[in-house]
Amino acid sequence: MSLALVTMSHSPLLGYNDPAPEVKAEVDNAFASARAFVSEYDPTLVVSFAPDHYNGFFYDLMPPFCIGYEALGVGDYGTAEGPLNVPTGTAEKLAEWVAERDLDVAISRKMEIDHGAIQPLEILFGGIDTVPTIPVFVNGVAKPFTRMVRVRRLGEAIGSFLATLTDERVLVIGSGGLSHDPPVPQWATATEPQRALLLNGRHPTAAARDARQERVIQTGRDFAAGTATIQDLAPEWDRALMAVLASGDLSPIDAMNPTQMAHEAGNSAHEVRTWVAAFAALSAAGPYRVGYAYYRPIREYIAGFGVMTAQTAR
Ligand SMILES: O=C(O)CCc1cccc(O)c1O
Ligand SMILES: [Fe+2]
Repeated sequence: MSLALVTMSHSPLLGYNDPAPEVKAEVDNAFASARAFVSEYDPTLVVSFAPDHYNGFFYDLMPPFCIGYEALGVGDYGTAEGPLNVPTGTAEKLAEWVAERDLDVAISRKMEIDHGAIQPLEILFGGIDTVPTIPVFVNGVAKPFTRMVRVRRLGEAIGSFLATLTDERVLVIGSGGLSHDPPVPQWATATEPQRALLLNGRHPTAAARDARQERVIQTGRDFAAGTATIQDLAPEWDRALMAVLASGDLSPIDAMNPTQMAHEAGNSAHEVRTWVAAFAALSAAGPYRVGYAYYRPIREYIAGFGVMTAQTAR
């Protein structure tokens, strides 16, 4: 059984804050390369590991991981709104398989998902319901964070299930990262209105959504101009992580420490958990080989921006 993988940074600022034309062309080329890889592989099932940015998951009930049995895009930053095409029966079997492997995972029969999960689907498939997709939420912004070994084990358990689906061509996606520290409020330092949003900010008014998004867009502009106060990107950290993921030996991931990750690469660097889960899933089907890799720190997007493709080695 073979699996394929695409991991990619996302940024809500794509299309809002464009970098210099040659950088934009590079990113477009990276997306085109990932798209070509996916279209050649022609997946029949996608498992998408993605974080959320307080659009679908809130502090009224914040799981570290959640498998979606049904899902809806919320439509933030102009991304698609409405239902995904989730194969519910397969998602249920996946959650049972994971539970039997001694891992604790939440499930949702109505998962609401934001640009973190939607953007790769739109970039790779041109829509959110073209290929059956099981969304797996991996918390990448809300403390507390599990140890990284749990992320690896979850990915491996999911991959071992996917490897049993011999009639499917499964693509795993990891969305987010790499190093970045966007202005997502932290509970400890949030104002009262921010805390209300973090606690239960579902279905904001259009005006509230616009105000929040405008703040992120403006921070991206300031960051590119050198006047933002957010933590800088960490290209060495990003490249080192990509090298570990490409090596096929994920064991060094277990030693990554959540506090240190945020300190070195920014609070939202925890989104790399989606990459780790995706690579761990791929590894469960046997040795793999990375085909394509792109990286550049892009301040306009507030992201150490990476794209990788990989596939079970033959
Ligand atoms: O809070 C938000 O609305 C999005 C923040 C954000 C900005 C740039 C890259 C990201 O990955 C990200 O999560
Ligand atoms: Fe993000």
